[in-house]
Amino acid sequence: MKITKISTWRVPPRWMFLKIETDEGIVGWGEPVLEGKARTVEAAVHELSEYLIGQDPARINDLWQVMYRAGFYRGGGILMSAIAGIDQALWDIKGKALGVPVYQLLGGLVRDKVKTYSWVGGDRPADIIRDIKERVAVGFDTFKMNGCEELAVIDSSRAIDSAVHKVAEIREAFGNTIEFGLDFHGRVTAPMAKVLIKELEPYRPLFIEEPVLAEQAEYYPRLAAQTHIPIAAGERMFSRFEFKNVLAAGGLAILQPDLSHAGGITECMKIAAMAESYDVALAPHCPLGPIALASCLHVDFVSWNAFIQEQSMGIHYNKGGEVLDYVLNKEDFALESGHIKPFTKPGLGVELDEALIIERSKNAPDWRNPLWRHADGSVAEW
Ligand SMILES: O=C(O)C(=O)C[C@@H](O)[C@H](O)CO
Ligand SMILES: [Mg+2]
Repeated sequence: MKITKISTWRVPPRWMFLKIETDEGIVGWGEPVLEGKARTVEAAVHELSEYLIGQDPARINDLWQVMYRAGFYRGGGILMSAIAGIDQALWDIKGKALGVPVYQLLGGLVRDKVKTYSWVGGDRPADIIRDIKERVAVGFDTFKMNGCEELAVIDSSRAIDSAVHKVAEIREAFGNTIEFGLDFHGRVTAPMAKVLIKELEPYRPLFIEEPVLAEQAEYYPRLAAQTHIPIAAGERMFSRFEFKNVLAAGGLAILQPDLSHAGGITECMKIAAMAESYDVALAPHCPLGPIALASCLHVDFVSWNAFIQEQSMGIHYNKGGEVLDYVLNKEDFALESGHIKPFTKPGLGVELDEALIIERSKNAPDWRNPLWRHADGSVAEW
């Protein structure tokens, strides 16, 4: 079998789908994207395609190594997202060629269903209680929300109290009938993270995500030493070579690699295994579309230390497109009390409406995250 063509479509709300065609008629789909940089990743995909056209798609490991090593420069969000989407499509082809779901090729099921969580609250968490009640009504019991709005390098006790008050309201309303992760979203500096985490301790969030930016990963063990709350990170780390450093330094209880940013299934399987060797849980990051989610789920189905999966149904970013809009086999993504069961179809298990993808790509927005500024006019982390 030979790769004959690689096509990409940027589609609402902010995703990109990739299709690899072969001379035997089997096609594979992937979702290479770095939110807000879709065009840049698209250019990277087509540069990498020069290594792929005419090659045997079965040789996933060799093609991955060529894409990673052959161009001298490697790593980072753009290149690793491009590799990720191509890798997803190669696994899709292999599963289809062999007639089995990808998780069978990865050693088979380690669990019968995967638990997912639902985002609530939006960029500036409001109406959290209402949002949670709505999701509880459809079976979710685990949620994630932004832990705070923008914080100054050193901010006020009022800002801390505002963030903590929201969490106190959640516990007041729901007790421990629900769980929730707090995403600091890189908005919090190391000094403020210490204070905020201390004040949040009594409310026992399930985890605190990106308590500081990945650039300050040296604080993860220091923050972990001051709290009992599990610390999570990973969406802004892009290869096992980055994850090895944070695992060796300690502090992270949960790794959150993104299957569309961290080199795809091939790389994230290695990251999952590294995490397990440090007794660190896996919770793949996925605020994206259906192919990204399916890729996450295949890794979750075979990784013992995977404990929960992010999925973006109803997420505040999905303006103009929802996870299942482009999916024909919507029933395979059915959520039963927040859980998803193993796909049965070969490959990644996602049947896409190609005509709709092409149609919606014609007016694809160039999604950008907002540029936030502090009251003094300085740039704020979004
Ligand atoms: O889902 C998460 O945990 C996020 O932090 C969302 C963030 O990754 C945005 O997708 C960036 O545009
Ligand atoms: Mg996050």
